[in-house]
Amino acid sequence: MEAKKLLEVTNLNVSFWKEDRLLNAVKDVSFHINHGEIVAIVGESGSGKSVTAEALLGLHDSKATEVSGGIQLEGESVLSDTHSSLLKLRGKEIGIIFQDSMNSLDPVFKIENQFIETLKKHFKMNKKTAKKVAAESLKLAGVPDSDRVLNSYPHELSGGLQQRVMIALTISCRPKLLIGDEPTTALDVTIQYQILSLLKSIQSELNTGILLVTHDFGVVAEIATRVIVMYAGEIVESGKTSEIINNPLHPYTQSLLKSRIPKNQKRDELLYTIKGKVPSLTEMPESGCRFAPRIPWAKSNSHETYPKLHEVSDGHLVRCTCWKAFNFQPEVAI
Ligand SMILES: Nc1ncnc2c1ncn2[C@@H]1O[C@H](COP(=O)(O)OP(=O)(O)OP(=O)(O)O)[C@@H](O)[C@H]1O
Repeated sequence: MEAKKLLEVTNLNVSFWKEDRLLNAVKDVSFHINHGEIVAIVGESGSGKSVTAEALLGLHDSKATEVSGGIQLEGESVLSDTHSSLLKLRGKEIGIIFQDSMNSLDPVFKIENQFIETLKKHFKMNKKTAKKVAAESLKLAGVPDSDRVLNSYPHELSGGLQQRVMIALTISCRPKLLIGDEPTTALDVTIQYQILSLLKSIQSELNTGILLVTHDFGVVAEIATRVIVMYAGEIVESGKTSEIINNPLHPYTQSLLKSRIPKNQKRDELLYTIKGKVPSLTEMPESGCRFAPRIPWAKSNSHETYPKLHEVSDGHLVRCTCWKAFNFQPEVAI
């Protein structure tokens, strides 16, 4: 039986007005997330991950941005919603966790008040019930001594604890979809692992769908069931995490995986780096494979003029045909 789709994004395009030019940042992006599924979007800085995630929440300035395509949450269109209904959706149906929890929590209010305000706003909950929900959510987020934490200001808590509180605050509204935009990047490795375990337990206990935005394939391998690889505003490869990690086909995915620091890296071992950088929005080519300039040794006829996503096996999609002719060049290692 096919799992029920929680989120369905179809042909999403996001462009920004810069003076009199419309610059495209996200092109024709389509994907879905089922209830209780963890999907990761991975790519280098500037590949369009955050712009995609922000579009789901209507976070872009509508005067400076053109957004088109379809975004449906449980079959209901989000994109065509009015600004006020988007605001209601934000936080209640779709929660977001950012990298920098210190800035997300309000420094002048005790944690308890932040829960009360959030729950009052979305559910008109009274103080007593809100406090109960806050304590339950903190417990779910693995926060010990919830009474002390509720009575604290954010600066009185460690970075890892603040991130847990932020997650507890987000899940206190029981959103159906949780977006984590680099939720572990600012944390040290041990805490990173704990936060990823926490996201996994939220997904299994509350059946929350999770969209994880990350540049780190280690995070993807740890937690996601499916992965979407983005480059220069486009999806270049997607599929089950095990398939993408064990059988990456697009040269960009292969490069990303090869440039990871392996757990047992020897000190004098060479680490692969991808030469060049993601094109800026003003440099984005009109046609051709967007990754071609970074693999100049691959023959030009191995690329498609208008690269499409091809399904190479069940659920495994790869853009362009260049992967068929791609071989790593040893001289690009440093
Ligand atoms: N509000 C904006 N106005 C103009 N350009 C923008 C805006 N927001 C993002 N961009 C551009 O869109 C492109 C994609 O940015 P995005 O933030 O989605 O990248 P990312 O993959 O999330 O990388 P990072 O991890 O660095 O945030 C970049 O070229 C960025 O400069």
